[in-house]
Order: sequence, then C-alpha cells, then structure tokens
Amino acid sequence: MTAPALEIEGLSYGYGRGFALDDVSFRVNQGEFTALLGPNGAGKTTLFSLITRLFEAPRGAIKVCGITMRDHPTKALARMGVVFQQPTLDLDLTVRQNLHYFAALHGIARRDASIRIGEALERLDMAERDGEKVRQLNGGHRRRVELARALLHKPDLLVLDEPTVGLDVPARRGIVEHVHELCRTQGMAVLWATHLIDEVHADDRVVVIHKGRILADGSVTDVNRTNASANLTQTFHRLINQVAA
Ligand SMILES: Nc1ncnc2c1ncn2[C@@H]1O[C@H](COP(=O)(O)OP(=O)(O)OP(=O)(O)O)[C@@H](O)[C@H]1O
Repeated sequence: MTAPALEIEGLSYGYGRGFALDDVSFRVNQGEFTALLGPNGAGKTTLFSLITRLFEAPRGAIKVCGITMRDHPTKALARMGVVFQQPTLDLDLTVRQNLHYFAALHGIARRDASIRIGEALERLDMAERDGEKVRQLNGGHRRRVELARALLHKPDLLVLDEPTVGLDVPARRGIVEHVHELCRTQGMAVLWATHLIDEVHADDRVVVIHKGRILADGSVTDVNRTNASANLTQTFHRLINQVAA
C-alpha cells in the first residue's frame, strides 16, 4: 500500500503559555487536494513551520511519503515543495535566475534545470517573462514564479501557506485553479492553508482548524452532512461558533 503524502500524528506546539497546536492529527493522501481551513490565529502557520521544519515539534510525528521527519529530515523535505506565506524571491534577479539558483540548491544539473524551468514557466503562462527582474512583476506573477520554483525538484507533496494573500481576485482565482489542476492532471498531493472558504472546491478534502484543534476532517460533502449544513460556509461558521460558545 502506498504511504500517504503527509501524515500528522498527535502534533502539539506552544510558544509559551497554552497550545498553538493541540494534539493535531490528519493526513493528505496521494493525489488529493486538502484545504486546511481556519480563521486568523487558528494555528495554520505554526503547523507549516513544523511541517517544513523551521521548528521542531516536541510532541507528535510528521511523515512525508512514509519518511519520518524527525529521523530523516533531509529525505522528507526533498519530497516536498513549499510556498510560504511571505514571498521569498530575490527581487533583483530575473525569473530564470531565481529558478536556476533554487535548482542548483537542489543539486539539479544546469541543462536539466533549464528544461524543467522552461516547462514550468510554460505551464504557468510565464515563459515570456523569464528574463524580467522579479521586481517588475505584479503579485500574481510573483506567486506563479514561486509555484514554479516549488515544483522544480518534482515533489510528491506541495504545501502552501495562504498563497493568495494580497492578490486581487483574478490573480487569486488563477493560482487556486492552477494548483487544483496540478492535483488533477499530475497526481500531486496538496496541502493548501487558507481562511477563504471560496478557495475550497466541492470535491476537495477539508480539514477545519480553530484554536489549534482540528474540528472537522473529510470530503466537503461528508463534513457538510455531519454538520447538517447546506454548504461549507454554514459548516465553517457552525464549527467556529461552537468553540466560541
Ligand atoms: N512567534 C510567536 N510567538 C507567540 N505566539 C505566537 C507566535 N506565532 C504565532 N503565535 C500564536 O499562535 C497562535 C497560532 O498562530 P498562527 O500564526 O499559527 O495562526 P494562523 O492560522 O496561521 O493565523 P493567520 O491566518 O493569522 O496567519 C495564535 O494565537 C498566535 O497569536
């Protein structure tokens, strides 16, 4: 049996008093788009910091494609592509230079990197912008470059922390649709953190997080049914209000 792309088991983390994450468990299956949906302060970025190993979790386990992060961090991270909430491109390098730099960090040979960069930019409709400095690009195009970069080493799992923050509606829609398509056409497993319900598609899996705890986990249809709701907006507000009450 193939291991899930991501398994989170019993993960807890605190910055001091109390828990930012409290006994969090869920999985992302291969080829599945999983939306991690939670309001501000729910714990999404903390979870991403643990998954990408910026922090180490004192309690719980993270496995990427069956590889335990604590025991084999380099191997586990190599299977993952990451788009952080804050952009991390070098503004004074061109699109292509940024991507070549990243490819070199991953040990991808220059000729192979050139091919992969060309393909990635083509897929994202960015091929004609490859010689432009990132500083000249708008927010939506910068995000596309970050997405292309996250895919260069052909990861099995793509994790994105609120990747549409600061984008206008068409740019946001473009990125949401593109990542869903990657999932559909290339079998990419995706973990997409957001507080925006309209970024979740009807056939996605959704994990609702609030105050560091998982409140719901399943297909959108199942989660709505369990909560006797007509749609995800209603489910989300019901779950959040129950905790607040
Ligand atoms: N560096 C830190 N020091 C202390 N507390 C923190 C720190 N970072 C986050 N927190 C707290 O941990 C909790 C979870 O925050 P986190 O940033 O993970 O949530 P989030 O879901 O990503 O929110 P947002 O959508 O606003 O980015 C919040 O209560 C937050 O105030």
